[in-house]
Amino acid sequence: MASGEEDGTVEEKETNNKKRTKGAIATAWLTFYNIAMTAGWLVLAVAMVRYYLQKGTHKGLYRNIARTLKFFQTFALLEVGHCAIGMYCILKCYISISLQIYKEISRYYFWCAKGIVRTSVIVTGVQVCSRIFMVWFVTNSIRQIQNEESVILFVVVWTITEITRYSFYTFNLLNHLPYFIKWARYNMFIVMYPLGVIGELLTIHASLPYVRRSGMYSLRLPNKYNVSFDYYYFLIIVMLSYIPLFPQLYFHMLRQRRRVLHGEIVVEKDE
Ligand SMILES: CCCCCCCCCCCCC[C@@H](O)CC(=O)SCCNC(=O)CCNC(=O)[C@H](O)C(C)(C)COP(=O)(O)OP(=O)(O)OC[C@H]1O[C@@H](n2cnc3c(N)ncnc32)[C@H](O)[C@@H]1OP(=O)(O)O
Repeated sequence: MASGEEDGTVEEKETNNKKRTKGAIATAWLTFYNIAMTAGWLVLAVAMVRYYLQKGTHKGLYRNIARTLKFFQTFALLEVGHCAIGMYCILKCYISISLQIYKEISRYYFWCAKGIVRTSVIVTGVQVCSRIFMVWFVTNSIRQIQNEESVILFVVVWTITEITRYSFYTFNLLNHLPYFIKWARYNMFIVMYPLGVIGELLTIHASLPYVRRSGMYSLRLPNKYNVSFDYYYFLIIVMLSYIPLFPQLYFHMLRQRRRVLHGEIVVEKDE
């Protein structure tokens, strides 16, 4: 069932509104990007299932999938760019207005109006950066923790979430969104988000003794820069920062859920 069929006119209005505001180049790029990301996370899922069926254990699984995971999770940095392009254009538009450069104004106004995605740079930035940090600076850097169950927990949870999320965006852009994908996108996170956070926090916690012993990524005094940095305490601060930051991401998703599934839709003024 296509989503546009079930909520009647309000949703149709939204779809039409979206069609008008997203440019052809942006739509083509996002479609390519979302298909590539869905495929990437699907490859990861298949690799994990195959590994587990063949070996009968999760030990060694992370090493087996590490390269693909690092590639696709790092590729997600582009999402911050998707949100930031709109902000860049708005800034350039203001500068052009203040300098009264009319040609520039119309060019940047055009791109602002066609903004790539309507998402907050901060929300996306926190989400993507925390994941990249987990992959590169925790799991990939500390071999001793790679066989922890908590690593498998967050990798499995991310994989399920991302297959759902990117296929949601793809079908949505193609205007053929099956209801169960929309439902899954805006319901699964209720359980998946806390599970992912538990996996991530347990993994950072497991890494602490190794970080303390090895002194990795730390800078002790005296040194020529005259600064000290202790990665062990930095990791503790990262763990604590989940307390204020995670609820904001979670409530953001709950708001998106209400908007998309329960019709709390903000129809733009020109409607
Ligand atoms: C350096 C040290 C760092 C230390 C950091 C400290 C840690 C802080 C705590 C962080 C905790 C994170 C934990 C996390 O990693 C755990 C997990 O992820 S577990 C798995 C469960 N996770 C989820 O379910 C993820 C949910 N989150 C997200 O989906 C995104 O990350 C989020 C940015 C929150 C999504 O929000 P968004 O606002 O984008 O929601 P929508 O999907 O509804 O999209 C809004 C509109 O934008 C359009 N859009 C967005 N992206 C695309 C795209 N790629 N292609 C096409 N369209 C896109 C979307 O269609 C919506 O459009 P419209 O409004 O027109 O409908």
